[in-house]
Formats: sequence, C-alpha cells, structure tokens
Amino acid sequence: MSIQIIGVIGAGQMGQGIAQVMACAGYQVQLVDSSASALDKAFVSIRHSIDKLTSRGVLDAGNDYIASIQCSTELTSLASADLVIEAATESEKIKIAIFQELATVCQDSTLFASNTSSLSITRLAASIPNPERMIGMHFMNPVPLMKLVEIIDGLQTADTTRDAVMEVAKNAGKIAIAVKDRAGFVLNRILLPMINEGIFVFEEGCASAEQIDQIMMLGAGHPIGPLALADLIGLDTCLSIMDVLHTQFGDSKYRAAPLLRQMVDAGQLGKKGGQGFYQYGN
Ligand SMILES: NC(=O)c1ccc[n+]([C@@H]2O[C@H](COP(=O)([O-])OP(=O)(O)OC[C@H]3O[C@@H](n4cnc5c(N)ncnc54)[C@H](O)[C@@H]3O)[C@@H](O)[C@H]2O)c1
Repeated sequence: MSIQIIGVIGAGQMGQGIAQVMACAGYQVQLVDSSASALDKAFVSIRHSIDKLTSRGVLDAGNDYIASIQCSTELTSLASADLVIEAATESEKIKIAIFQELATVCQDSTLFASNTSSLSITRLAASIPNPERMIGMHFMNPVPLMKLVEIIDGLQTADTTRDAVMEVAKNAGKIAIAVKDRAGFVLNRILLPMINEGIFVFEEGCASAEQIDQIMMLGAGHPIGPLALADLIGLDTCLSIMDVLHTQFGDSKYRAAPLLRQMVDAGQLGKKGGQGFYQYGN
C-alpha cells in the first residue's frame, strides 16, 4: 500500500524523533500528544535538531521539513493517516486504550505500529478488531541518529503490514531487522539487564556513577556508560521494561534494582526530568 500520511502518538523523546525522521523522509506527519505542553516542547526540539543537521550538511537547507508536521492533542486528527506509529508512555493499559480508540477513528486500511520497548505486540494487536494490521516498530534513541529499527510481527500480523513498514523504515534511512515477539525483543532483553546490573553495582557502593560509566566505556568499548544510558532512556521506561521481562520470563535474574524503583517513585526519571544518576540543566 502507498503510505503518505503518518500519525505519531506521543511527543516525548521518541515520538519527536520519529516525527522528525518521517517528515525528513518526505511523509506528511500528524503528531499527537495528550499534553499540549509536550507538543510545544517537541516542536521546539524538532526545529533545533533539524537546524543542527542542516548546518552540518546532513539535511538539505532548501527544504522546509518542519512544515510537514502538524500537531494535535486529539486522536481524531489521525482519521486519514495511512500508518500510525504509537510512541506513548510504556504502559500496556495506555497503549491498548490508544489502539482501541484509533480502531474507531481510522480507516480499516490504516496500519498500526507500536514503538514499545518490551510489551507483547500480539497482546496489543488482540485489543483491536483486525490484528493483522498491527506490528512492532522499535526505533532507537536518539531516533535521528540511530540506524536500527527492530520490526516485530505479532502472531496475527499480515505479511503486507510487515512489507509496508519495512519500506517506511528504509525510506527513513533506517536498517530494519525483523525479530520475534518476545518480551524486550532482542535489544532490550540484552541491554536492560546490563543497565540494571550497573544500578545494583552503584547501589552496593562498588564505584561511583562516573566510575561505573567510565569502566564500561574504557573497558568494554561502550559509547556511553550504563547509568548515563539509563538517564537517557528514562528511568521510568527502564523500570517498565525490567518489570515486563521479570513478569514474562518469571526469572529472578530480571528483577529490577530496588534503587531504580525508588528513583522512579521519587520522580527522578533521568535526563528528561533533569535528575537521574546525573543532574541535567533542561
Ligand atoms: N526512551 C527510549 O530510549 C526508548 C527507546 C525505544 C523505545 N521507547 C519506547 O517509546 C515509547 C515512548 O517513550 P519515550 O521515551 O518517548 O517516553 P516519554 O516519557 O519521553 O514520552 C511519552 C509521551 O507520551 C505521551 N502520552 C502518554 N499517554 C498518552 C496518551 N494516552 N495519548 C497521547 N499521548 C500520550 C506523554 O504525554 C509523553 O509526552 C515507550 O513505549 C518506550 O518504551 C523508548
């Protein structure tokens, strides 16, 4: 099918990145968030990111990419979308409510993709009348810079749905890799337990946050340390992923570090909130 209009739900760090790369790939983008202030912030940050990439010569200075992005707080604005990519908060309850409303708002032919980090695509798909049009499209953070997109079929996803989103990912300059619908897929099943272990090591006082990050960068060749990465991902998202891994696999090796849960309870969500393992001047 021909995809021209892409809806993006959630204007947080992932949604704004997805909206940006889709606009730069030539799609019309409708960005929706329940929070008007999140939309305002997203617009400023997309403009800043596009300006930066244009000044580096990555994007064409003669193209007004931002003009392709419309913002709204209403899901009804997605009525004519060909594909909707959901990037709202990592909660099955929130995502199912969104997809159920979308199923009543969008055309029967509209494809639905979730950018979930860990939740079952099969379960999300089962919440709407025609699950064959639902798929996982897991972008990496920061979206404009990271090449990978994991593509996850639910049990009932149609081949035509997968082909269409693979094409969109390719047009957006990404490398799409299809993986199985298992909790955390591939990337987060490996990455999050490593980050969680970093938090245990910190909690036990084995080393400072800076030392832990330096050790993993200098000793394991990682481009960013696990605690700085946890802050970048968002500690609430990290905790949700660990809880999904723990529940789905029933293995105690996936239990979240108590400090991670405490920091989320205290509202310390990492870079996006200004305070995590490090402090940020947002
Ligand atoms: N942060 C990462 O590194 C990362 C990487 C890959 C995937 N993801 C996934 O992407 C999704 C979003 O993560 P994020 O880091 O952008 O989160 P975020 O907290 O930065 O943003 C989430 C946004 O969703 C909005 N939202 C919540 N409920 C909504 C609703 N019912 N309707 C419309 N908007 C709603 C919030 O207002 C917020 O602006 C999650 O599923 C997460 O697991 C995150």
